[in-house]
Amino acid sequence: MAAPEEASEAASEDGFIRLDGVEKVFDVRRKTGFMRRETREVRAVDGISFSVRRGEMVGYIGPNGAGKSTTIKMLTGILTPSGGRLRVAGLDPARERTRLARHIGVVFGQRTTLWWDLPLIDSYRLMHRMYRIPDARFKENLERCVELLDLGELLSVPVRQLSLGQRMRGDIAAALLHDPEVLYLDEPTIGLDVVSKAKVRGFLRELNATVGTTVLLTTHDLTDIEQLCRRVMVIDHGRLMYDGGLAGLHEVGESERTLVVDLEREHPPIELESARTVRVDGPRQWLMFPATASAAPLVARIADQYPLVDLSVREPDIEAVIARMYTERRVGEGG
Ligand SMILES: Nc1ncnc2c1ncn2[C@@H]1O[C@H](COP(=O)(O)OP(=O)(O)OP(=O)(O)O)[C@@H](O)[C@H]1O
Repeated sequence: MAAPEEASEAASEDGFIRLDGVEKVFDVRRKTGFMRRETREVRAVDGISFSVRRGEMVGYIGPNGAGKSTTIKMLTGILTPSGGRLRVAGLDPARERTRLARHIGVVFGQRTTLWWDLPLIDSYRLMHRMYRIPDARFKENLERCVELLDLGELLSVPVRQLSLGQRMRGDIAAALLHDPEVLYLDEPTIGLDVVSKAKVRGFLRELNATVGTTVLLTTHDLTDIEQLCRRVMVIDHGRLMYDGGLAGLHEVGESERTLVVDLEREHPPIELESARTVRVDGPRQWLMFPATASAAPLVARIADQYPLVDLSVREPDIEAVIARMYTERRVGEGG
């Protein structure tokens, strides 16, 4: 795929996507009685600042209603921010939406940009004309997507006859035919089976590594994040709660690792200061200890004091870590 051009040159590599105190407030009117209405403000995005370097692949996660889609809609120019400053490839998305369209690709997992009744290839041909993609480049990009997303046999099939996984792969290809430098993915693996998820993830990894496309990925499937993103941003109630590596998330979430030990025989629960035994099943016991601590001293003590036969260490479940972050925040806010 081709090199980035024009406006993107104006964007610094560090702040290819840049948000400074961005806000989005919706006025929601609701009926409170006969002939009575009340207007309520919903702060969907409440002063978010971050920047994404060119070529980064970043996870953007949070619970339902956190403000993820609203952020992405502002980044595409569909929604105008109520406050703050926002730039993508050096452009103001809301004001320069048409120019920006050439630099970004968007995939909304729950919707399709493809023409429902047309064969897949016809949607692509329409995009070829809409985006005025040079013929050679269109051909090259299409061939690449067809090969890597395994679309060959699907090109002649009307979109409505495609399975969800096939349609999603079709949508991802559609978002990339015009060589966007930035790809926003909103739930790209939602509802897909294991094989389709693996195909989509493999493709995104390859795209990011070889073409250097900047990717902002919103998902509820944390395996997407674990397999694709070094950096993750967590948003809740329209505010950024965390921005950093996955490992750091474990620290912030005070997560725990699990040590599973097999003893020679059944034994009362192991008692140690540095870990808590949470389950006993015959000769097998499960102990939790802080994810930031080393397992070695713990293992040494157990081996010393108990008839140890075998052991394994399980990494913390990122899902649990994040769930904990959300709940802690809620509890904090309530108090
Ligand atoms: N057009 C709108 N009018 C009024 N309120 C809206 C509008 N769009 C979003 N909201 C509200 O803004 C908040 C953030 O919504 P948003 O869709 O950005 O969340 P999300 O993080 O994408 O959630 P989900 O994971 O469920 O898709 C919610 O409270 C939502 O009800």
